[in-house]
Amino acid sequence: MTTDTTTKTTAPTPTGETVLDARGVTMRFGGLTAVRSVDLTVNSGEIVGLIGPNGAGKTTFFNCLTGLYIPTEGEVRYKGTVLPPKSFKVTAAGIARTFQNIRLFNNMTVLENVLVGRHTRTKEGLWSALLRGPGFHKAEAASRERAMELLEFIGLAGKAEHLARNLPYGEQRKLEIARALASEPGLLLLDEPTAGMNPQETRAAEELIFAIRDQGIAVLVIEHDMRFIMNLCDRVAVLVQGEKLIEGDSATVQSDERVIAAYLGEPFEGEPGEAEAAEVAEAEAAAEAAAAAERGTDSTEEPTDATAEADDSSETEADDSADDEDENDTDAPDPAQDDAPEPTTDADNDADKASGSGKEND
Ligand SMILES: Nc1ncnc2c1ncn2[C@@H]1O[C@H](COP(=O)(O)OP(=O)(O)OP(=O)(O)O)[C@@H](O)[C@H]1O
Repeated sequence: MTTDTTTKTTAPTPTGETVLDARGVTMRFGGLTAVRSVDLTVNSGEIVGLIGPNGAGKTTFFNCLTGLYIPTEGEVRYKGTVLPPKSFKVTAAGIARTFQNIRLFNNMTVLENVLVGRHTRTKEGLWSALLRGPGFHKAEAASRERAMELLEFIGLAGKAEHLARNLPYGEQRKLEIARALASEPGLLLLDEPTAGMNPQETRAAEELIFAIRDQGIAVLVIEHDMRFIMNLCDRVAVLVQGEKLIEGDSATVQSDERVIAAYLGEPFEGEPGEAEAAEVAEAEAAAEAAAAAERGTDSTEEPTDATAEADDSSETEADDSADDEDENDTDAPDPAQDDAPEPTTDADNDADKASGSGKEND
């Protein structure tokens, strides 16, 4: 894992207040512990990375921070106050996020998408909006002005009136960030912000995140692109099988053998879940020994011709059934369809996951 650190801009020393303080966050789905007792802090002025292999629990942890899931155990504080387990209240408190799969309003304009993000900061109520009184017009003008500022900031002001669905992929991702910023957060959570981007777009995303940090917004980012994360982050935490394996600066994390092993899929001493794996291995060995004992003397006998024939015929059957499977495969849906790119909006795993047992009860 080598990274290019030459392009890193000078980050302000992260000596600020603790913005996010997650303690002992655990999330269970039935028998599966997706996140186990994770502690993580993010300070103002910091960009913190959250990495880990697929299924490590990163998005689940994000969902626990943003009120989409209610953690089975643990506590999440934002600027010292325990967060309510409701997404919109978390946003109102000052945490904004983007999603792994883009969630934009396709048929709304770029500007309207950002305006939607401002609703937690708009004080005008329903009656004011319906009657369209002076208070409403003033608030609306202020919101539009701020939304345009944000579009200027991310470089999309010239496309304010374009439909979101007509933007190229990289710009849709930027627009999601602008919409998140519209809620004026103190902490921005980015879930795989460069997924599907080309190297130029990734580089631009990196610059944008530095600029966001420079505006005083703390950033917590999930990403699989190691070069991007190591170049960007002041601190990186690594999740493996739901547990935090290590946390430290880029150099420390990328040289840690356990991290390398986790990414390469090699077991290492003290690996989370190792005890469970050892238990399973032990049980398997015991079952095998018992089966061998049961076979006892039979195993010493030479196989008869009949058994040899039976073995042959079973092999033939197996071959036949394999052939059958092959035939069935022709009726199976085209696997290429499974690999088709996901729609850029709303078709999000998170929505599916949100229907799980940990979803907030609205
Ligand atoms: N709602 C849910 N119900 C049941 N299991 C879930 C739910 N959400 C997540 N999981 C499981 O929790 C584990 C962690 O998933 P999660 O999506 O958080 O991992 P991740 O680190 O974000 O993975 P990736 O990098 O692939 O996005 C996985 O085994 C996943 O199947």
